[in-house]
Amino acid sequence: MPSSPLLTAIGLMSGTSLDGVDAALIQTDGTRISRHGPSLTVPYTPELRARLRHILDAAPQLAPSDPILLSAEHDLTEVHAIAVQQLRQMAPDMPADLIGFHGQTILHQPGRTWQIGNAIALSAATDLPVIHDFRTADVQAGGEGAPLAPLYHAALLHDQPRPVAILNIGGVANLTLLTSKGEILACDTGPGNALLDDWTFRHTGIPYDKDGQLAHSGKVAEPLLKQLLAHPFFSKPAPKSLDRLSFHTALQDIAALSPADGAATLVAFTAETIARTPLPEQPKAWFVCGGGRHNPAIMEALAQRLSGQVFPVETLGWNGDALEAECFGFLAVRSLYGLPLSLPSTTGVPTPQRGGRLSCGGITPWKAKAVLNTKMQYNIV
Ligand SMILES: Nc1ncnc2c1ncn2[C@@H]1O[C@H](COP(=O)(O)OP(=O)(O)OP(=O)(O)O)[C@@H](O)[C@H]1O
Ligand SMILES: CC(=O)N[C@H]1[C@@H]2OC[C@@H](O2)[C@@H](O)[C@@H]1O[C@H](C)C(=O)O
Repeated sequence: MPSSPLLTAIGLMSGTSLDGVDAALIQTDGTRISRHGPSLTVPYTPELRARLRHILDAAPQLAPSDPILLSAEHDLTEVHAIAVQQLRQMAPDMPADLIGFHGQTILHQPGRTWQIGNAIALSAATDLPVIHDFRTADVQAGGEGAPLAPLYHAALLHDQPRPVAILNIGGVANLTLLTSKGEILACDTGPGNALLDDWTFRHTGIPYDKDGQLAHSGKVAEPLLKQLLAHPFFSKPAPKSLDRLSFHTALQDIAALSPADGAATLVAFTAETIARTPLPEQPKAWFVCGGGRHNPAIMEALAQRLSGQVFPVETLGWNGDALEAECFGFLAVRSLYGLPLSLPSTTGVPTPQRGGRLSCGGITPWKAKAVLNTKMQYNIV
């Protein structure tokens, strides 16, 4: 079968940590990665972050037309447009064909996933086709809608000795295992940094536990840790997924602890839930991406508990802060080429599932044609 043409995509991811927008360029045919381009992060202002945090709490009651939501959506779309503009300035030698726009997840429950962000406005602002709404098709087909990174992780890991895993420690943590037989298994494992961020902010006013300083100065409260680990999610087999707020009652459970002991206990909670994830075989090597790999307390706690070796993905020459953004560039190209974004073993969807929607709001017709000639399968909105 002839391979599809290479496309250059800008991937945009604003994760559950609500810290800002990651943007990265990638050149791919949707199967292999031929070039990793530059990447950057445009932080949310503290004010936008606070509004989004409020929306997360209110999301189950919010109507899509709620003015609070529309105004946050407008502002976060602008941050994404700025990220695209800055990235293009950084890489004039890698002109982009399209954008993969994840949007900000504000709700993720069984049967319902909700990312906000205005793809039409982003397409108009950047003059590029935008693929967005990556998770809905999977959820509508009966899948978890997450994690979606596994097919990208598998493409990255193709030449690594197996079994091998990529572990993303963002607000929520998720892993992809490539088994010795080459199967791709995946799931969210539990909390990543989000609980620790909220705890640290509550007690110190600083948005995260920089370099694990607070956790390092505390002691794990073992009985409380045991109580937290009793949650039925942790013994459930993969695939499974989480919302950022899934374990938020944990902060009430540990409320009586000192700031340092609470941080140490939450670090142990993250590491222990990763180590306890039921897997058919244990990876020989764990390659860690996401902001959690910058926290030495988390990396040490993992090394103590995992039988395989633990490395940041930089060991393989990748940028662990850019991987998720690259992933949505990769998935945008897969979407355009009609390739699946998820598998039964990654989201629980009954059959390999395509996904994503295309928006060409305001884009010049010749440019849309140049990209869309590769495959026409969308309703253009
Ligand atoms: N130097 C550091 N020390 C400790 N923690 C850090 C450091 N740098 C980043 N982090 C953590 O990484 C987090 C951001 O991680 P990341 O950008 O991977 O999250 P995300 O992409 O928003 O989440 P998700 O993958 O769940 O969508 C910060 O909120 C913080 O907790
Ligand atoms: C619903 C949602 O946005 N989930 C995120 C979140 O952040 C990490 C984890 O939870 C993962 O399931 C997912 O993101 C990555 C990119 C994924 O889909 O693979």
